[in-house]
Amino acid sequence: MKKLIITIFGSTGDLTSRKLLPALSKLFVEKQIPEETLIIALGRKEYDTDSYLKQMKHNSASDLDSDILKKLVKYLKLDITDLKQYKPLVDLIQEHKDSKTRELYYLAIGPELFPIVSTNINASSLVEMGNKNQSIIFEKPFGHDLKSAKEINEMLWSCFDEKQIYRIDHYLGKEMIQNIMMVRFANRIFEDIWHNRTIKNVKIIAKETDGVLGRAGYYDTSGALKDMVQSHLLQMLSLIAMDVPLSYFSEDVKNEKVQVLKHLSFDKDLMLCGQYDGYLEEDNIPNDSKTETFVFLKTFVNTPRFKGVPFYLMTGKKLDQKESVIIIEFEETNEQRKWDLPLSTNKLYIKIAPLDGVGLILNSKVPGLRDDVETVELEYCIACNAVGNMSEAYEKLLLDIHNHHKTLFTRWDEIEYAWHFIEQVDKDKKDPIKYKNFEALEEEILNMTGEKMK
Ligand SMILES: NC(=O)C1=CN([C@@H]2O[C@H](COP(=O)(O)OP(=O)(O)OC[C@H]3O[C@@H](n4cnc5c(N)ncnc54)[C@H](OP(=O)(O)O)[C@@H]3O)[C@@H](O)[C@H]2O)C=CC1
Ligand SMILES: O=C1O[C@H](COP(=O)(O)O)[C@@H](O)[C@H](O)[C@H]1O
Repeated sequence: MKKLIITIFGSTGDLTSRKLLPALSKLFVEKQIPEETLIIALGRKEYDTDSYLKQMKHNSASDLDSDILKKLVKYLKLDITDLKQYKPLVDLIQEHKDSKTRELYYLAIGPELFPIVSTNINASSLVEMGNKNQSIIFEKPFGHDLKSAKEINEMLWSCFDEKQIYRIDHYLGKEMIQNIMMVRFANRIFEDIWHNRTIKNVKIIAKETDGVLGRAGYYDTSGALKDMVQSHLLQMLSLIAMDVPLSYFSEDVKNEKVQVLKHLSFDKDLMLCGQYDGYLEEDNIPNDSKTETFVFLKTFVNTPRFKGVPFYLMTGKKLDQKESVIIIEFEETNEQRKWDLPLSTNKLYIKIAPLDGVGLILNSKVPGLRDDVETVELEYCIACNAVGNMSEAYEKLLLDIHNHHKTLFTRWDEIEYAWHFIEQVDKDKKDPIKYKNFEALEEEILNMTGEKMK
């Protein structure tokens, strides 16, 4: 295998300690990345490599394997916004690389730093436009609105070729989200009924129990709509609602996802924003903040396949449980309507967290002599059946970048249309109501829509 050099900008942050370093050390142990891998961790803080790794182990709250990482990581103190400080980085990379080395430049920083850091990477000639061995990786959020996202993108295109750019949405690396296309298109029973004549509604839910944790500064300028819906929820929606792609190659799949994102609308009277009790007392949150930590939206995908079907989107922090799930509810049959029996509608659960899997809700006769009916679930738990450990989203994404596979990364027009939609919603957003727990929100949604979000 070729040599690999990964340079992390923002290496002292939460993402690097909790996600990137654990994923990279696992890929290394499993020999998925080369024996000759060098991870260059850039930061402003006064560390040497040992003290940096000690701090990362402390921050990660997981069993980060320092022995493995010591072999791979080199910490370099450098202010990434200052081009004059790039020389030691350029020299270090030159020392290690040969003509075939795979080079990844990972921007684990907020979008406000993307332009300056990209400019510096370009100006210091770390990345040469069009060089296939060099890739540059951007975290979400990609901008904070449509205008800033466009500016960032135009700037990137002036420095790099699109083939070199990877825009991350880590939900796309999750096992069950990767599995959506397989479930839909490789199963006759689903693909033939995947339209508005049989699907009654779709619910896309991402609930969290944590609050803003240490990310208050960023979160308060974003809120649930921009932090979660703009990226993760709209990505899930587009995979559920898209038409059959011409092929499963990256560009064909993205073309279909974009068609969904282009045709979104929402019901402005059926939107609910909430803010958890205690949010205003969190460190670094202004005491008059109106930022929503919960959002519920009724949206529509105005394509021939899905016209008229509500897609309910819901996400929030400090809720009753950590759960990400997509629920597809089917229409009743004529017989179901006619029979005087306590029947349930069929539902397909696409379970993303805490355990990946699929569940199908059916009506069934109670076994034995009675004629009663019961609701049963056919369940397939991927995690319970996986051989070996399930890979974390970031392992899969990093490996795909290493191997030049772009399907699980977002193309610019997906981001553009997603922002376009979010901006329309944002204009109609009302002040959030306070919530102590999920029950009150659930009740409110039931009153507004007649729907239970489960
Ligand atoms: N954390 C997560 O779970 C997730 C994060 N993301 C995204 O990943 C990105 C990073 O997130 P996260 O790690 O949580 O953020 P943090 O705030 O924890 O870390 C940001 C990093 O940027 C560095 N930085 C900021 N300004 C400079 C500068 N001028 N020069 C050098 N370094 C600088 C900080 O260094 P210093 O310590 O010196 O300030 C720190 O290492 C964000 O875009 C976020 O939205 C996406 C999904 C999940
Ligand atoms: O991107 C983000 O995602 C996390 C939730 O991710 P998950 O994999 O734990 O479901 C969210 O907490 C964070 O606010 C957001 O920026």
